Amino acid sequence: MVQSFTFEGPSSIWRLQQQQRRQAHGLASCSTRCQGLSTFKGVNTYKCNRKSAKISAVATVAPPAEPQLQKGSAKAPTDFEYDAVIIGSGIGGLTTATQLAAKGARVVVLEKYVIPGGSAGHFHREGYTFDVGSSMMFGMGHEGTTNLITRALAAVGKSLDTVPDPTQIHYHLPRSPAHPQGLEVRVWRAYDDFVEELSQRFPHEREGIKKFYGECWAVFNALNSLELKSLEEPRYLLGEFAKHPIACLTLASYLPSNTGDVARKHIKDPELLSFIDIECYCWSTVLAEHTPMINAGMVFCDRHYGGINYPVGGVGRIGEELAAGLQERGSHIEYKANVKQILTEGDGEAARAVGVKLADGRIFRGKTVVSNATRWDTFENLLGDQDMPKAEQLFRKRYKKSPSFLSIHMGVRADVLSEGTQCHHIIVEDWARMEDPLGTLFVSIPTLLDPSLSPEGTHIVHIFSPDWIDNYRGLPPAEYETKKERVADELVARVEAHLPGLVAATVFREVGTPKTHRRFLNREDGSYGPIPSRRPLGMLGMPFNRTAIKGLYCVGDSTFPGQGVNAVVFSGFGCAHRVLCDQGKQPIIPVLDQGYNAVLGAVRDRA
Ligand SMILES: NC(=O)c1ccc[n+]([C@@H]2O[C@H](COP(=O)([O-])OP(=O)(O)OC[C@H]3O[C@@H](n4cnc5c(N)ncnc54)[C@H](O)[C@@H]3O)[C@@H](O)[C@H]2O)c1
Ligand SMILES: CC(C)=CCC/C(C)=C/C=C/C(C)=C/C=C/C(C)=C/C=C/C=C(C)/C=C/C=C(C)/C=C/C=C(\C)CCC=C(C)C
Repeated sequence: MVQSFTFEGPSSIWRLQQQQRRQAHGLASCSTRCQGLSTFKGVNTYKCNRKSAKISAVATVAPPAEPQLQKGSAKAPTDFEYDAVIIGSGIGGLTTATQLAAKGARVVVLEKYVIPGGSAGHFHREGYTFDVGSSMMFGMGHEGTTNLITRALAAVGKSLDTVPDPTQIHYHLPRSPAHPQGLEVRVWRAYDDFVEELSQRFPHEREGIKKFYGECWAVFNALNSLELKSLEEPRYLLGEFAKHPIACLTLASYLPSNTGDVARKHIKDPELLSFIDIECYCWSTVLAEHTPMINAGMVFCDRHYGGINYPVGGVGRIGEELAAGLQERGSHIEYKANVKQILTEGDGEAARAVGVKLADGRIFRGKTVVSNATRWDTFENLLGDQDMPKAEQLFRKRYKKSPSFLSIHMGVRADVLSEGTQCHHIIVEDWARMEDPLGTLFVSIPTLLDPSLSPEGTHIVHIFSPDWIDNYRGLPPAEYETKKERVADELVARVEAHLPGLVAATVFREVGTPKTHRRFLNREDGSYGPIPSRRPLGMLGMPFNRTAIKGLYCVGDSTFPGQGVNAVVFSGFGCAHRVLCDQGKQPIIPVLDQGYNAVLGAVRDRA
């Protein structure tokens, strides 16, 4: 069965022209398959045989596939009270669901779309498997405790084969007097290789570089020694403090810190500080001074410790396997199940979530409701007449919606890539424009790691860049189509400066705008998640999973620790743990619990 993710509208004229061009030129097809990665240590170990591919076949162009319902989807029963009703099958929702199901809870996940995974899903077109969002996966290693995706899968008896990426990112950064050809840095999987390359670019900052990333390791090593569960549960937390006092004190001391402050302690060179900014911006969509140090510790070290690993078959396999594991444990997932309302009983402080109502009128009752929708969607769209709780008003003051992305999914002839091309690239032409809409270009070529994702003789090139929904609102359909293709042409031309021949080698292209993200991911304004609206106190202001409405929990990137698949998996672990405690299925110390959570709330209110 083909699972697909329909992006808004056909890419009309451009695609027709491309199809004609492709039929005229013939589509290159590999006579040999890529060898993938032989070893990953050191430089240029990736071997791709495709660049020597012979043209051996002309592609047959199938019409875009209609979305099809994920295999195994059936109507979930409504005639009893679930232990948990979960809105949305993003990785945050699925982790919560599978963690609960693994402990014997009866769960139903209700997903508006036709496949699991949300922004970490994938869709199929003309022989290509495109990741909806980024193809860069943390948390799929096999050691330590921070390999959360591996652990989430294992909890329901699943695992995925992965391909190790030899680099996390190849940065192509602006020219400067010190780097007249542009600053080129590759973040190698081997930490020492990366530090050496960066130190060669900034020899006078060799010590500062070591000290800054050294502090990141202090954070990561602390995280990587703890069992990762709900930080809203004091019994667990005390246990971890007793077992790992230094690690816990280290983390506690970094909770209020931001990465920019730590970087400036060790580094003075403004160009290197801009490099630290892009190191943060490319996953947090804010600069280092707004990026929590704990998250930076996680990202800047897991890439070397567990490494970046690509799941064979595509990022969407993670959601598919979690969904399968959930169903095998007797719980349910229903697709095309659009939750319109969270049902509550009582008002004000006495309000309690008791279930949800779907667009088709069906009602699912649950002891607990968990929302994997964003906080904006949950509290402004799904809660009907409930007054906005104070904690949520505060959240809206501290955090705003990040921009969404313009995304270009392309199939290209394999011979356009030169040997040694890396999978993930960041392009910034002008530091002053890094944060502007369409200022920073993200490029991923996941077929360098998993050739099965595209027809022989081709690669996938996914170009994306932050952009705002307002730039596409209110346009008549033809104007909207023209605008998105024009913007895509401009971005592709900018990438072509680093990948010569890209336009001519393109055999497939589909463009999604922030409107596409809003429509198919059901995320308010297509946002990538919350970002601080002012300088944050590290992570102290970020809400955990409980909400002001009893029985209602949030999970996903609107909760601690924020954006990122590994981050939302952590949020899922925490959410499930807290739900099990609140349902009396895991032990708590009630007096301690109440007191601790009151203090936690007070700290957050002041953060
Ligand atoms: N490489 C990476 O690290 C990478 C790649 C892809 C995605 N991501 C991350 O994933 C994070 C998002 O994950 P997430 O778990 O928070 O959520 P998500 O947005 O991915 O998934 C939410 C799901 O809930 C569904 N949904 C929303 N409202 C609904 C409703 N009313 N009824 C039924 N279903 C509804 C949506 O259709 C979607 O499938 C992002 O922050 C992004 O950083 C990261
Ligand atoms: C009292 C209290 C509360 C406390 C005490 C102390 C302690 C114990 C503490 C603790 C803490 C903790 C545990 C924490 C945790 C954290 C975590 C887990 C975190 C995580 C994170 C993660 C992240 C952030 C990730 C992210 C990622 C991302 C976002 C990615 C993205 C990507 C992209 C976008 C791609 C790019 C592309 C290209 C380049 C092409």
